[in-house]
Amino acid sequence: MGCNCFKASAIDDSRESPRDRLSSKASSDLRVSRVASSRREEVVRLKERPSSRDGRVMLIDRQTNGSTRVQTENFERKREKAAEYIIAHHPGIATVPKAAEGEHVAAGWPSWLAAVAGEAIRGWIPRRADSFEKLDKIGQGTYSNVYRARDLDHGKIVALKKVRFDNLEPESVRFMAREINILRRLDHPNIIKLEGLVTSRMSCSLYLVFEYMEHDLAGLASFPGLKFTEPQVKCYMQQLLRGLDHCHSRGVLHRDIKGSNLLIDNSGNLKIADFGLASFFDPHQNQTLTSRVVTLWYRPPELLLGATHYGISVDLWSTGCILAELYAGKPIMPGRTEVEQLHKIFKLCGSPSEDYWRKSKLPHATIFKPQQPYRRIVAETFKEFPAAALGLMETLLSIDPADRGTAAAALKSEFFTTKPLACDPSTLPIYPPSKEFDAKARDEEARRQKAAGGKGQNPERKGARESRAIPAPDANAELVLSIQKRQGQSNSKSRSEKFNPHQEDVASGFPIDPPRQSQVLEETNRDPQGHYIKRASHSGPLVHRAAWAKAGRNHDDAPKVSNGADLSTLSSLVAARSLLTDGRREKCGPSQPEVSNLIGKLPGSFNEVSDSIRKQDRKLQPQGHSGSYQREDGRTGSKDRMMQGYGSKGNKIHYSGPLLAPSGNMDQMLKDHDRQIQEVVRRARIDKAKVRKVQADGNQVPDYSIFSSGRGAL
Ligand SMILES: Nc1ncnc2c1ncn2[C@@H]1O[C@H](COP(=O)(O)OP(=O)(O)OP(=O)(O)O)[C@@H](O)[C@H]1O
Repeated sequence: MGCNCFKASAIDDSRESPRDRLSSKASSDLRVSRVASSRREEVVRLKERPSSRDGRVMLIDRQTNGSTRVQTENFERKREKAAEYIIAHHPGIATVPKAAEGEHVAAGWPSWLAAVAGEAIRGWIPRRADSFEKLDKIGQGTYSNVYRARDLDHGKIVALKKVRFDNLEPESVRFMAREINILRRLDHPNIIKLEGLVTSRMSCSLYLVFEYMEHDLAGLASFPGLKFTEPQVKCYMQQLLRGLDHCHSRGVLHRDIKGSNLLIDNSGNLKIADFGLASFFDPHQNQTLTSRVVTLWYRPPELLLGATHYGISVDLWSTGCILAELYAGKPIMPGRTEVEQLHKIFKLCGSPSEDYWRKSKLPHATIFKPQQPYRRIVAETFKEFPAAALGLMETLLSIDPADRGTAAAALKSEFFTTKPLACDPSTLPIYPPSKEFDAKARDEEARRQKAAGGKGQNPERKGARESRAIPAPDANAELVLSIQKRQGQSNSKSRSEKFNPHQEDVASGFPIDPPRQSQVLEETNRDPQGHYIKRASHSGPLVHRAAWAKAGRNHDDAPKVSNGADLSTLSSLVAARSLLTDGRREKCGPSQPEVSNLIGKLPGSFNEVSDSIRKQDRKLQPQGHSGSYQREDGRTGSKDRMMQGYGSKGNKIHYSGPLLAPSGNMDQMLKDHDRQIQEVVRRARIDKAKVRKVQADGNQVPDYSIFSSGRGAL
């Protein structure tokens, strides 16, 4: 049975000029082989509607066994012709010039993709799922799962990024298409290469095929005992800046530069990855962009202050944070909320000058302008760093974006011209598996062991990289939670979810790979004691692309989620929310309902949800949940309660109230903020201890559900 996305779609009748064709050929690198061959019988019938006056085509997709096979000659002929063309013109490279949606469909693309992402797939032919063997899960992003797989056609290991869509909504497909478009525009040794796309018609999914990279910089940097030498730091920084320079010269802003997005292979090559938040930009146009991008710790002050006109300088700030982090051995500004992040920035880099406040006219300036200016203390704080490194840091971490220079200028700075020079990537050591993902998995395991027998504690973990113990929630937790709520899944579930290859593979058409000896060996080779230090997860983009789609957009690339006054409402609860995420529950003590219940009891502003947030929440509520929500026990609660700050499906708690009322006094705000969080945790601990005691006494466990008897349930 085909999925319901294969219905009908309008033909895109834009035609590709010979020039476009040439350029798409040049930029395309999709390898295709055996395009027309298939090991699994996947039959597609393409037929014109009898009365297709509107020029629509209907695609019926079926997976059949031999007896029900229906081969559409027309389709196969087209497909083969396309393959012949590619092979004749670009041996080994799939560059089929097809602009019309109908042709895309004929080339093997599903219609939902061809309908809205014609540009992204132009000139390419999809790879077949059965030409890959999925091996294991190697990463998880906000809207994707990443797998290591064997490319059976080319006999090499690749990374497959499975993009999650929200019911194939055109808007979320378009965002994914933007990522593909951007990746196709880039061609540089320090940028991850998109090698092709795999569609899986039955599950309506899409996989992006990338060259496989063994490590990421975040994982390596958190490897216990591993300290980069100066030539090594320079080598990584040089590669990062070269890749960035290429992006910027091609009109691309990455907007999520951070360690876990800098992938490193066993030859020491660093490649910038994850262009999910990237955007095209034109420095000559006054383009409006969203300020809700870049992972919190690496986000520049102007974005925290709500800037919607910016350029390459946002990536340079993040680069400055990474440079400092490589020398310091830990993230230099690990804020838990936007407010706290801004405060950390001001404390280290100084607050903006009067002149900057005046000329920048930043939306949140009135809220966050400190009463007393902060002095810049970068040089004092990092006085141990080599002078040339400090010099470059000072430039990249300039408060005024105009002072940050360019990637090209940074590459010419003293940092790279003074000795010791950057080493050659090939001389870098080969590290054991050390992705941020590996570190998290190991940490989970250690925690499980600890919970099981109290023996999982790794003594090395304690001392290592203190900063990693700080709860650092995803900056986009708010919207991700809302989306997940809509999807009926919880953040905690998706984080701790065990990869079930069978479930996914059956649906996707990938051959199922039985547990292999090599996998077992690999696991054994990794540190069995969980020595990788948890790097507090902070890898999500600020706004889930689907949230942008759902919330509607008010910038060219932005969701209509908040107005200027909503800064704190959207951001500040992330610290409290960190208590709610599964991965940190152990550390923080209380369970989700417990904390939520306590949050509900906090006074004043904590529970005062701004009107705009209420509106946003209403927008983001799942259909059928607008007036009531489902209790864990199946009964319904009232909408009002939800609007007071709780959104729930089952026991999934979603809180969307502001932690702080915006005020002019940032220090006071931060104090209140910390005090409230500490209070929540303290009380939750006490209550948890009470529960344990009751359990130990063999009595019934009190009902801690927020639904039990109103807010004062405790
Ligand atoms: N080419 C690759 N080779 C190896 N691992 C990869 C590759 N691409 C991605 N990964 C792993 O998968 C993780 C998630 O990938 P990616 O960052 O592209 O997804 P995402 O959904 O955009 O994530 P995020 O929420 O961090 O933005 C990465 O952090 C990385 O560890």
